[in-house]
Amino acid sequence: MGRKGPKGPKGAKANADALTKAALAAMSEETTVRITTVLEDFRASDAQVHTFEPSLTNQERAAVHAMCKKMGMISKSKGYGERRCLSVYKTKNTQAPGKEEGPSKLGFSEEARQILLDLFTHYPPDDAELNGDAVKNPGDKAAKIRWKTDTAFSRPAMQKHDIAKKIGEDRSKLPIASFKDHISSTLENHQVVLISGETGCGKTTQVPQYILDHVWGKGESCKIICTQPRRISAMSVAERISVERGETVGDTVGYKIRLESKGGKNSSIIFCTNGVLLRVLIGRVTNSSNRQRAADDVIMGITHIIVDEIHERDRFSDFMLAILRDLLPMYPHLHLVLMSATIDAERFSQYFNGCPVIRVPGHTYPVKTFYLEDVLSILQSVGDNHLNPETNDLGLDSVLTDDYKSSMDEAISMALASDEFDLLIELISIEQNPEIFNYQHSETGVTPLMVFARKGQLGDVCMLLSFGVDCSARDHDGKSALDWAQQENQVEAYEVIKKHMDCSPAKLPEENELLKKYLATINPEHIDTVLIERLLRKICTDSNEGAILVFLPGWEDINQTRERLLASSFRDSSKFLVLSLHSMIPSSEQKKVFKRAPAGVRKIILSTNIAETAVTIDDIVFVLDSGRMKEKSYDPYNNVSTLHTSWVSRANARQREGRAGRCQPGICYHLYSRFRAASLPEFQIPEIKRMPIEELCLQVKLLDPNSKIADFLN
Ligand SMILES: Nc1ncnc2c1ncn2[C@@H]1O[C@H](COP(=O)(O)OP(=O)(O)OP(=O)(O)O)[C@@H](O)[C@H]1O
Repeated sequence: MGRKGPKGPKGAKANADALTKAALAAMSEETTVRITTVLEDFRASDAQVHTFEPSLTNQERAAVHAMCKKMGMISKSKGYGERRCLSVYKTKNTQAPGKEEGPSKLGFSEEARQILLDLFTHYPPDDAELNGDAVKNPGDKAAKIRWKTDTAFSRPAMQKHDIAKKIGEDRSKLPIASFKDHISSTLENHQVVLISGETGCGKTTQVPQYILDHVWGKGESCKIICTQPRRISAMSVAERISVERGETVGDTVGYKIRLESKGGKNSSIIFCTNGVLLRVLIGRVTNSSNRQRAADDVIMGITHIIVDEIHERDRFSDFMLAILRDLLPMYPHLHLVLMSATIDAERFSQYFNGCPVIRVPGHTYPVKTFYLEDVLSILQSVGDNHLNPETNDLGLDSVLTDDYKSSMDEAISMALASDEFDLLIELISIEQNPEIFNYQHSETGVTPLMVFARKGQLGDVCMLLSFGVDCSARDHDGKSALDWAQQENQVEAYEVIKKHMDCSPAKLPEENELLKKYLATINPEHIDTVLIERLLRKICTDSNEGAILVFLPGWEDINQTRERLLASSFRDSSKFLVLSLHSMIPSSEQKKVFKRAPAGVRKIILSTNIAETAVTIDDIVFVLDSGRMKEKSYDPYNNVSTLHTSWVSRANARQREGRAGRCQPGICYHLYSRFRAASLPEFQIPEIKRMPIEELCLQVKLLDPNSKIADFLN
């Protein structure tokens, strides 16, 4: 729990902790963020020492000492009075990896042990392999072992008339529908295609079906393997597509996840996790010729591989892309479709020899966002209904008519394309309504402020700032007005917006005051279950229906929040259904989150980031984003791998928001300040860059024993 408990600390360590907390609490959030950034940059650099400017206050000095301790670094102050300065050193193991002398100790992390365990459960070594004979003599004894062929990956035998019957009509009006033919024809002419689509455009549910319809349309059969980063999305998307096709999961569309599968040989589309397909591909590059042959047969049966959410850069998908790139020339019949959000599309395309990129605009219902300062003021105004448009401007009902929206779209496009600003200025000035001046272009998410910042229209930027425009808004590429000004080198516009944002972290002085007071009483890096409970209560009082999804970092926080809720009126099961969603719970339990609660019962889901991508829980209206997630990382200086709680990236925050607007308009409450939101990193660092180098090398050798590690990583 994030609140400071009334209980007094015990012992010297507790005293030091309390002092540290006091130092941190007394400091502004801006200063904490600034110091953390300086320390993180230093740790990532080659420099061995960083000296802070002597102007640090005592509290700031105390905070630097505390943060260094937490990050495994050493800090020392020297000198007196105004000349007293504070230096930070990396610890005894200060040399960066690669600069160490002598051989490093090679051990397995818990993660690597788990992967090996998994691997050997699926492909147990025989006696010959255990004795090392198989490696010496790959051709003889091992060749007699019959590797069980996984029929889930085999192509179904089907007749032309069966196929014709199955082809349905276009299923949806999703933005991707107009790209159906383009996707099919591009795939006809290229082995690899990248589809870069904004969230909700329909790529996950539609692309496999477009390919199926196209291939069946030619009277041919196919086997389409779609990978997902997580079990829950593999399972739920397979279910969803089956519903769309009026079938049961396991017929045309199936899934195969660890310890569970539906469908198999006769299914034309199989969803699986990245890990499951990776294991099949590993077989192709093993030392055992029989296993190689079995894997080869499996790959020969697959006509298409779709790798979804590649921008997440988890280790399995990165490894898989590396392997697939090498395999493709050997299997010319095999087509690869890469699917990603609009992040780094060019980079992925370059990796696959400049494969064509199809860009698809997104579709989500409008999602209203609140930040911590808004939440605090909503909670303070006990009597007001914060969802009622009549009491304030925070309601869901839009004053924007469809005509007004299309005029705004047109005005924004015109201003961007041909520097014609009159229409946009006119539309904004008719009514000084936040919904209008904060309007986001329906396809690109660009706001009027972004247009003026990008074009250097200083007067118009100032006008919008004086209206109280939301500077934190981001377009669908994740760029804010400030980013646009910087990118286009509009120095004055950049400085005006930056200054405005620095001076007004909250909308109103009262909100700013509330925020300061709140941050002085809690540790923003801890989950405040009291705040979550109060906000849930407020949502349930101010609205009659709509499921609520709460993003928390891990199992412990889920349990603590759950316990807190079940110790209050949320325990009443005739009114509330509190569910937990975590990767470790069985899939039968995970599936419960998709079921609608009985009428009059409010569903509240406490989840980790597994519900963040490729998952649609269709009755979610409210999302609470704690801003925190668990992240594996490796500290080369202390030589330890950790699973620690960190701040989410902006990309994560956008995905979380998006979960509220999948099937109806929604609201997302970010439980961190606007200032914090603006300081979040753009993306998470790819997982393979956060692994210990020994583990990375082992994984590479596991995947391809014959390859040179350096070549593979290049
Ligand atoms: N299980 C479901 N129930 C109801 N509607 C759904 C379901 N799954 C998908 N949809 C609808 O289809 C839309 C597209 O979903 P899809 O998963 O294909 O999008 P996407 O482009 O892959 O987005 P993302 O990358 O955010 O997952 C959703 O926004 C939602 O409106």
